[in-house]
Amino acid sequence: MSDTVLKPDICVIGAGSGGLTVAAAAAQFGVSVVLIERHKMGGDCLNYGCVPSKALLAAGKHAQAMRNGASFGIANADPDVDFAAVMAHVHDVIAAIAPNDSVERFTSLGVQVIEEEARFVDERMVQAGPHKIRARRFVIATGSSPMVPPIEGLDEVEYFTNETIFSRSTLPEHLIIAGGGPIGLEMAQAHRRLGARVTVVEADKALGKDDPEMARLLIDRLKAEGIDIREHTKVARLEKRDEGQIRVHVSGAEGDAAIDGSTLLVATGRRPNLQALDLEKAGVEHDRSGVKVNDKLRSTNSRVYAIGDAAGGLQFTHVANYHAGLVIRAILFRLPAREKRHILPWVTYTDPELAHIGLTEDQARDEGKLNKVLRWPYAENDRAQAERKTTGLIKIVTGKGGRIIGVTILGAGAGEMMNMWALAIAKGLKVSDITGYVAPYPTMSEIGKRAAISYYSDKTGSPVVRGLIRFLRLFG
Ligand SMILES: Cc1cc2nc3c(=O)[nH]c(=O)nc-3n(C[C@H](O)[C@H](O)[C@H](O)COP(=O)(O)OP(=O)(O)OC[C@H]3O[C@@H](n4cnc5c(N)ncnc54)[C@H](O)[C@@H]3O)c2cc1C
Ligand SMILES: NC(=O)c1ccc[n+]([C@@H]2O[C@H](COP(=O)([O-])OP(=O)(O)OC[C@H]3O[C@@H](n4cnc5c(N)ncnc54)[C@H](O)[C@@H]3O)[C@@H](O)[C@H]2O)c1
Repeated sequence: MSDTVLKPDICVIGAGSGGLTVAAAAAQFGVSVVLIERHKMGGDCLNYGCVPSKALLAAGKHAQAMRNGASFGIANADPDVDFAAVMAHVHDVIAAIAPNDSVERFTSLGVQVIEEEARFVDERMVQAGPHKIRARRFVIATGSSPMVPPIEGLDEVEYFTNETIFSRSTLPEHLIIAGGGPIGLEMAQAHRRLGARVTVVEADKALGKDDPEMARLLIDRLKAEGIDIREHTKVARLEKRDEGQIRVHVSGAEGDAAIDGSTLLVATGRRPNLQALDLEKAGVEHDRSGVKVNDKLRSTNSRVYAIGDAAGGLQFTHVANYHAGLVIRAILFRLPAREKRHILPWVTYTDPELAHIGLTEDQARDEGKLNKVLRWPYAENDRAQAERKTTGLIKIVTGKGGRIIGVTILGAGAGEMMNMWALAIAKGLKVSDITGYVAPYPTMSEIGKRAAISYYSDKTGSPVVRGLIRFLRLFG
């Protein structure tokens, strides 16, 4: 096939969460878009990330509920897990969502989809297979891949990453996970609840990006479920054993040890997918974390934007989608659109869930912004009692005048609950805004309102307030 030169308004590289959102929005406004994808439409989130991991966690949660029926008067049962059927469920969920992200759907929206690998030829041109694309603006949305550290012996053993773990059809007998971040811990709990023995080896602190107090409570819960979590312990060497067994030599806080397992999952972080892009030819600077962008997500080449995991910031689907919205505003409407990092929440979907937004207590103290920290436990919530989901608490960090500057929730439905707090922080609300709305009873979200009310607890004993009430009583 001979080279063709396409001249769309926007060329999007990568059809994952971020790229698809840019392409769909631009096409809906009637702007010409070329979307280039080298592998699977839907990217990491649909195929190897959010969707399969949440589907696997859901299966594990179901199994766990069967084990713990007695507190509701329903006999505990040992679930009979058919792991191949569990994985069929996972792939069925992916297949149910896939049409939304498909070539057919995007073509019908008016997007020209090219299924090739893209690379820059110069500052204004991208090559994808036989196509040359000269666009007014380019959006790099190429995502990230597992960062596999150079561990001695790694090339001699079979290991899995998030890109391969969901292709298994047999339950690992003993899953050893390198890395105690969100991927490591979500996969640890899902596999543990489905019947595997699980060990997590974490070089530093598990869930090191979260509020330490809340992360600790979650880690203790996961340990109580039988997951062996070894923090401050590094995977030093890997050794192949007989009959598909692996020996993982670790060194750390408790000295050197060898752990024998059947399956190894490497979940030690991510690296941006930039290698194939020939960014030097486009004058797009980058480093190990991603494309260097300003707060408008523009790279060192003003025609080129970068979004999502490739842009080197927080790596979440909703962040990629948020970035997509910002670049659409900038490219189509030339509106000032700056990334506001403080409004970006994240959730680890273990059970209980751990959700966070804004500043942690320590960060607020270090930045001299800390006023009061408000807490309310799930155990004090009627719905949580009824559901027997009493583990956890909300922690609200307030600044000057009671402004909400950070929220962490550990507990059932923390991710859903976080929606309201993400709105509160995006809109700069104060605790008085939270005390002023009516929450339906009985809902777990009431814990947030109760925590907000506690902001005023010292006021109820105040002589001034009590004097005012006595004075007002004089008027009948
Ligand atoms: C196991 C796991 C669980 C996760 N769970 C969650 C979760 O619950 N919630 C959440 O918010 N986030 C979660 N994430 C993170 C989320 O998946 C990512 O942040 C999100 O997918 C990033 O979107 P993106 O558009 O930047 O990149 P991607 O979705 O990775 O898409 C990038 C696309 O670009 C393509 N590409 C790369 N290079 C080229 C090239 N040169 N030419 C053409 N195409 C190219 C790739 O093939 C890919 O399809 C999870 C991640 C993992 C790994
Ligand atoms: N629920 C969610 O939203 C969700 C779920 C999964 C992943 N994600 C996204 O994907 C990103 C990547 O997740 P992740 O868990 O791979 O990365 P991560 O960077 O959050 O955690 C990796 C962990 O591995 C540890 N580590 C590194 N090298 C090690 C070694 N040699 N031995 C032992 N431990 C080692 C690190 O100290 C770190 O704690 C997350 O930051 C998040 O943005 C989101």
